[in-house]
Amino acid sequence: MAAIRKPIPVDEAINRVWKHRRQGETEYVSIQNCDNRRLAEDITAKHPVPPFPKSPYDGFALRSADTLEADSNTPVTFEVVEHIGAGEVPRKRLHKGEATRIMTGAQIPDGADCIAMFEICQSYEKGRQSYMSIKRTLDSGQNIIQEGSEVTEGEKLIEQGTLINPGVKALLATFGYSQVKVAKRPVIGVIATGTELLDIDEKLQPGKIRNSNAYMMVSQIIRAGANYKYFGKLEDELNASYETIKEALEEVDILITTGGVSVGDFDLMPAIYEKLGADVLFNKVAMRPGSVTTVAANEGKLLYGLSGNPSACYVGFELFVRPIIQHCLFNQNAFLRRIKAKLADDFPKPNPFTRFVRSYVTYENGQVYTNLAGIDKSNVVTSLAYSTSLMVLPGGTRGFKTGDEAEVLLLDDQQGQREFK
Ligand SMILES: Nc1nc2c(c(=O)[nH]1)N[C@H]1C(S)=C(S)[C@@H](COP(=O)(O)OP(=O)(O)OC[C@H]3O[C@@H](n4cnc5c(N)ncnc54)[C@H](O)[C@@H]3O)O[C@H]1N2
Ligand code: MOO
Ligand SMILES: [Mg+2]
Repeated sequence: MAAIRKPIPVDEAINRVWKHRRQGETEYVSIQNCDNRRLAEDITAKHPVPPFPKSPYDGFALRSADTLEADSNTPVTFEVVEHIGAGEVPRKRLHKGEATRIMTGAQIPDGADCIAMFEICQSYEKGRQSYMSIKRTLDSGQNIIQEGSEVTEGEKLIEQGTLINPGVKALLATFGYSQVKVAKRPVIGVIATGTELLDIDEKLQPGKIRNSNAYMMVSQIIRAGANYKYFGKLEDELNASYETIKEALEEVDILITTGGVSVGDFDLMPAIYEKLGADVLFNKVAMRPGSVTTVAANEGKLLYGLSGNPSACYVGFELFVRPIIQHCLFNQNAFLRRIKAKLADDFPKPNPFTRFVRSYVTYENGQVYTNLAGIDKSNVVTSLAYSTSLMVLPGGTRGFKTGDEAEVLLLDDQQGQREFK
């Protein structure tokens, strides 16, 4: 008889895996290729922004003191002494009664302390000289974007581990990062096990199914920000499987297998861990699906034995592999973001274990709802297509009803959070 496994709580299982986390290596990539990578260093302002005082409008730079006498009946006239566009540097310091015609983004001339937009000015020529007049007063500093008003030199702007999005890229470009120091993507090995597995381009045969988990996991790996290496599918044969897994471990940072972790006669993973001398962190978790999820540490590397059942494999990955990848990528919010939502459906079946229900969220009148993505069984693959979140239903003796509040883990979210809870 197979030894009875003792289930441990999910957070205890996560803690045990978390102890084996490692931060990854870094590399430089060109700014053109840094999208969706994570920063491997804090980004600080290399210079003030803006680096010089500038005009936010097309108009005239002048001295506010010279407008003191202006009102709707008494225009004040200025001699226009220079004309500058963005990118040009003013050469003339303004003296009493002088103005510079200036365009948006151009540097403010010395002596000027305000900008009057074209719309409130009258311009005219007399002989070869340009003049402008204004019928209102301006304050000192009005319409001037001061040097460093946005950011001062040395200010910390973006944290290490932040995902590079278009806005982050704009900042990197602002400070001249043509090469960006990013987290190197760890390589996650994938092996599918099971004599019943067909390749996806094979015709169905009696008793066999196509290997969907490997493709699903590769996609989860990519979503989590890592690279993958696929070692193919293995028949349930101990020695050959052992050899492949042992060799694969040499080539990756983390290895994931799917299938063969339960107590069946052809579930070979427990024997393989033993043969490897791996330290099994746990082999039973008080959760559904994925109760058979097994994680072992082998020579400093994590070796995940995820369930063969598609939904269990999927959930096992998101709970136990994804945060480890995120930490490796320097993300300080490595865990799935957890929000509160109301159930949009009944979930009458009670379960002694915490259930991670495949679901998606909707928003209605300011309320977040969590909806069932389909049949919620471990062996089901179809509901995964609509799963963008996991509804967390605590174990107990009762089911749940529409309108009940539940916590939800978001799978498409990039924000994350610091802890699992
Ligand atoms: N006597 C017991 N039987 C089972 C237990 C138990 O506690 N006692 N646990 C059940 C639970 S819970 C789960 S989950 C499964 C886990 O099974 P394994 O992880 O050992 O996986 P396999 O036996 O290899 O396969 C299970 C199921 O999944 C299909 N499969 C496997 N690989 C793939 C793949 N790459 N793509 C798609 N589908 C796959 C496989 O054909 C099986 O149908 O064990 C229960 N049994
Ligand atoms: O490991 Mo299983 O997924 O709880 O049915
Ligand atoms: Mg099995």
